Amino acid sequence: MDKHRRWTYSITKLVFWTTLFAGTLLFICFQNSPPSNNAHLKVIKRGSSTNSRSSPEWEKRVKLSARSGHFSILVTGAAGFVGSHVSAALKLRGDGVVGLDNFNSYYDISLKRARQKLLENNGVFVIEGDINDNHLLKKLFDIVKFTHVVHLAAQAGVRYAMKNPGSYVHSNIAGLVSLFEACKSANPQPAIVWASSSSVYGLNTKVPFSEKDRTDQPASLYAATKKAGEEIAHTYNHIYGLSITGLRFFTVYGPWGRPDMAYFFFTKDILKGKPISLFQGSNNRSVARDFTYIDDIVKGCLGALDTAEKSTGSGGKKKKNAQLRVFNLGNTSPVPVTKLVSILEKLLKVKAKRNVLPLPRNGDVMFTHANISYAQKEFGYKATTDLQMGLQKFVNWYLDYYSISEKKNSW
Ligand SMILES: O=C(O)[C@H]1O[C@H](OP(=O)(O)OP(=O)(O)OC[C@H]2O[C@@H](n3ccc(=O)[nH]c3=O)[C@H](O)[C@@H]2O)[C@H](O)[C@@H](O)[C@@H]1O
Repeated sequence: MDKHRRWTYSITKLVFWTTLFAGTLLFICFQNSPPSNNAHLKVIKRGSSTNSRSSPEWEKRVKLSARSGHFSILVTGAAGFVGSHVSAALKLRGDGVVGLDNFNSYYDISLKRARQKLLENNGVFVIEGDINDNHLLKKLFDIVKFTHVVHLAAQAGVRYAMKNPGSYVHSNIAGLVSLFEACKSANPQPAIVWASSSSVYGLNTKVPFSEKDRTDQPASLYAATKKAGEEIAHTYNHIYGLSITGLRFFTVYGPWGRPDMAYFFFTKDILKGKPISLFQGSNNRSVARDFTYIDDIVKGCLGALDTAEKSTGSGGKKKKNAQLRVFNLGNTSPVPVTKLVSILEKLLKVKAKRNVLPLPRNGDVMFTHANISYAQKEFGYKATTDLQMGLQKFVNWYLDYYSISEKKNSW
């Protein structure tokens, strides 16, 4: 080989190996990074030194937030409606709490940020991250020996499932499996309490709904993913000895609530003088919900957590049978949606522009009604806030939050 050809050969070799090396690096990076987009939902990322997961300050914040004399709890969906209330209640009673939330754009992110700020003012660190990010979950379980996980991160909403089915699979199925995988490998394995839904009762007509009733006729993809979650929970309990408690929440409402829910956007639209759509069934039958106030749901979550037994596995192997439970958490007194609107009209002192429409075939069910005797027996659960009182508290919060620029830092 002459000098020139030898030189060209060396350059070609160098380019080849550099490209291969860079390609491999890129591939590894892509494999390890969490999805940047949650099936069409934007996940906004913010960079800050305390949020950089490799920094010692970040680890310190995680450990500090988890520190407690009692339980150390990971709360997923901590910047969400139920998640923020549960995190605050746990911290207030002295548990160590670390929050996790992906801050996706399903509804107003600024409301999630405001909840995060309140939590952080109360000593709860809310990490920005996705439950599908298994590296992050592993890291968290390496840093903290969590005794419990309260898993509330989910894609919620019944009707949105027809618009964005992928986001339900991403969060409620893939995300749940990713979380269970991390829990089963953790040492010690935490006990898990997670949010299922009243929607699993689907088209059932026998009321009130009992945990013993069939749940094999879901009316929405949302309901189907929650039902799937209950079956997946069975598997992880059976194979790995994870202690798992599923909570079927019944239409939770209250201060710091979800803007996609009817009571919330009815309030907004009534105040703006905009018409609201009121669904009704055939023969003018009104649609009814067992609306449950947030504080009652928080009590139920804490009751379930305090009665959860330890998981039994270690090193990914089950030692003996572990606890597997499902509870209804409802108010046990269904109210027609028309009545909810009348209460709101009185509280807001504005007449609603009612637009009555047939119940669309998009996943909604006619009514829900919880039998809560099992939760009552196991941890003394009893809802104590009726819809009138609960909506009063919601409206007070709503007017305060949206009309006063200097927001109050209280729950
Ligand atoms: O209990 C549950 O499992 C579910 O409760 C709610 O679902 P839903 O009861 O459908 O709550 P909303 O979307 O707030 O609807 C409440 C009622 O208002 C009715 N509605 C809703 C929207 C509307 O424009 N008009 C109307 O009459 C619905 O048909 C329903 O009866 C939550 O959105 C779900 O995430 C949760 O899992």
